[in-house]
Amino acid sequence: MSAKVIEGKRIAQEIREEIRQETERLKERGIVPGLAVVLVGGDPASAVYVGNKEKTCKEMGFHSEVHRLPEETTQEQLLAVVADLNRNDAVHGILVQLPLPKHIAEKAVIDAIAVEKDVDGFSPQSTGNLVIGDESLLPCTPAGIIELIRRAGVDPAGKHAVVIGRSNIVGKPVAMLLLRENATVTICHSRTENMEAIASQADILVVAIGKPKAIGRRYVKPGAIVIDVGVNRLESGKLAGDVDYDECLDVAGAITPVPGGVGPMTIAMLMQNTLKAAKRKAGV
Ligand SMILES: Nc1nc2c(c(=O)[nH]1)N[C@@H](CN(C=O)c1ccc(C(=O)N[C@@H](CCC(=O)O)C(=O)O)cc1)CN2
Ligand SMILES: [Mg+2]
Repeated sequence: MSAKVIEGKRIAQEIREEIRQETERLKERGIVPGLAVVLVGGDPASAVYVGNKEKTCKEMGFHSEVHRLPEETTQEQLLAVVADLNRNDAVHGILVQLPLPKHIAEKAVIDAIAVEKDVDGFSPQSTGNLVIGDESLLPCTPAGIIELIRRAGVDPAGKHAVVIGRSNIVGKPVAMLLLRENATVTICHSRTENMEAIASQADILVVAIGKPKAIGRRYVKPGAIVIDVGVNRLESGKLAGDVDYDECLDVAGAITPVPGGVGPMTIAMLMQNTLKAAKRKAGV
């Protein structure tokens, strides 16, 4: 039996349409959600992602600002831009595109974003809130993963979820969110022994390691839901996930493709966070 393909691209489109409609209603009450994106330097991939965010904001009917700063911007100059945006009432969400140039400490910049405007959910305060279950804006990729699991008709409660990868922006937060959803969570990483034996017990397998096609069928329990967070560019120019999709397709119960799986959910969740921040500020 072939797995059900979880169509992230279509689901993200549905969510964006819901956000667009809600924004139309909010605007009748004078509330216009606003997102500011800050891009430092000329990384071509980052420029594409920022352009996509700008375009999506416009489609949503949001106020959108993009601050494109030169590569040689100092940390102090960038912190001053963030401080201005923290004070700007038209801006409900602030996102600093990563990676930043090497001479700037990412941590200091992320920490400077006001928690109520931290639409990436990367700041220490947002992360702390996530761990203790307080209301905060959730990091976009992990939140998108939970949404995909739900929309695939799977309730994580009581299930064994195995997360492969322990990054601060995907592995750790998605493990926390799965725990919040009452899953039994195991985190595997580069030093895990017998990873295949552990992963193949998972009802929900989330893979975020950044290694193309590293996870084959022997890691997958028959019928499991497999969420592939990897986006790796192959020498051929094609994109591949961290999961060997073709090999796992007839073992998994449901699986996300790359591209068109988790990736498009990240931007949809960013729009949702911006809307949420605007509603909170307006007290609605
Ligand atoms: N401040 C942030 N910086 C970065 C983030 C982030 O969430 N916040 N994530 C990535 C880049 N990123 C968004 O910024 C992002 C990357 C990829 C996709 C996506 O939709 N991928 C597609 C494939 C795209 C392609 O064809 O190349 C997919 O998986 O279908 C969305 C967002 C790093 N920086
Ligand atoms: Mg994808």
